[in-house]
Amino acid sequence: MLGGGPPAGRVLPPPPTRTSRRQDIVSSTLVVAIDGPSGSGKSSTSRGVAAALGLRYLDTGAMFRAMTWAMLRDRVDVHDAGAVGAHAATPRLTSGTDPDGPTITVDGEDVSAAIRLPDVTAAVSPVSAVPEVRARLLELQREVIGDGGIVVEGRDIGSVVWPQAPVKVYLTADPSARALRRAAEEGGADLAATEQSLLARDKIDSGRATAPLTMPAGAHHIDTTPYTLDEVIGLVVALVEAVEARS
Ligand SMILES: Nc1ncnc2c1ncn2[C@@H]1O[C@H](COP(=O)(O)OP(=O)(O)OP(=O)(O)O)[C@@H](O)[C@H]1O
Ligand SMILES: Nc1ccn([C@H]2C[C@H](O)[C@@H](COP(=O)(O)O)O2)c(=O)n1
Repeated sequence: MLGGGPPAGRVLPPPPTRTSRRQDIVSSTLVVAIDGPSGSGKSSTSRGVAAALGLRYLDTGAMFRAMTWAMLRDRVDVHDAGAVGAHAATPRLTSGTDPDGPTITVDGEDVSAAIRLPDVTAAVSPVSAVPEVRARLLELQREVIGDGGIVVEGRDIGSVVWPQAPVKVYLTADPSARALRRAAEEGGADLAATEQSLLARDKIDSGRATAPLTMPAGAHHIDTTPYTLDEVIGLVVALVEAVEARS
């Protein structure tokens, strides 16, 4: 359900703090693109990398979730692509880019918690497949990224949104590891059901006609299954440092 009472969905964990900040070594115009399937660790890794390097952070998944939240609020049938497309220009979305406390509002209302509720998660993939939704959010995403100095995560950042990003990362993890991590985050959710839900979203996100989830050309693939979150953050920070040192 929308609004009303404390959220029952997942709450984003705080970013790791163990990696020291090294903003002096990256250029203020740098864009780091991080893509991958649901639950592969994009948000937590991106926030940790941005915090460590003194960069901004943009969660494009939160934008698609906020658009979906607005569709549900306005009683739009999320399985009617025509209706969703006709409504895509209506909600006013604003993303805050502080990795220590990212925010998102719809028409001035803070929806950071509401967009993680199960009803939004269940509806977000069909809404994300609608071309008008993607076109609207692409424009907003490019506005935010334009100034640089940012880590951006999603499904099509390195392939469509910002293919010129000097650092592109594609994160994956075994479905069972992703389900374990997500179930732990949600306080012991059913493992099999969690894995099914992740795989169902992967299928829609990879199979849609517009900007499907894919490993972008030139991306560095990191299978995070055997690594801790701090280790993955360290790997990406090292990659950024290596690329910056060459430029
Ligand atoms: N390398 C890792 N080792 C262990 N746990 C991890 C690792 N990376 C991320 N996690 C945990 O896995 C869960 C999912 O991570 P996260 O939300 O960052 O994934 P995501 O790819 O952004 O997911 P979604 O696409 O669904 O938003 C979180 O609880 C996070 O703390
Ligand atoms: N660049 C993006 C980001 C997200 N989406 C869609 C597909 C996801 O299922 C959904 C929610 O994203 P999450 O919060 O799980 O990262 O949003 C997309 O199509 N393109």
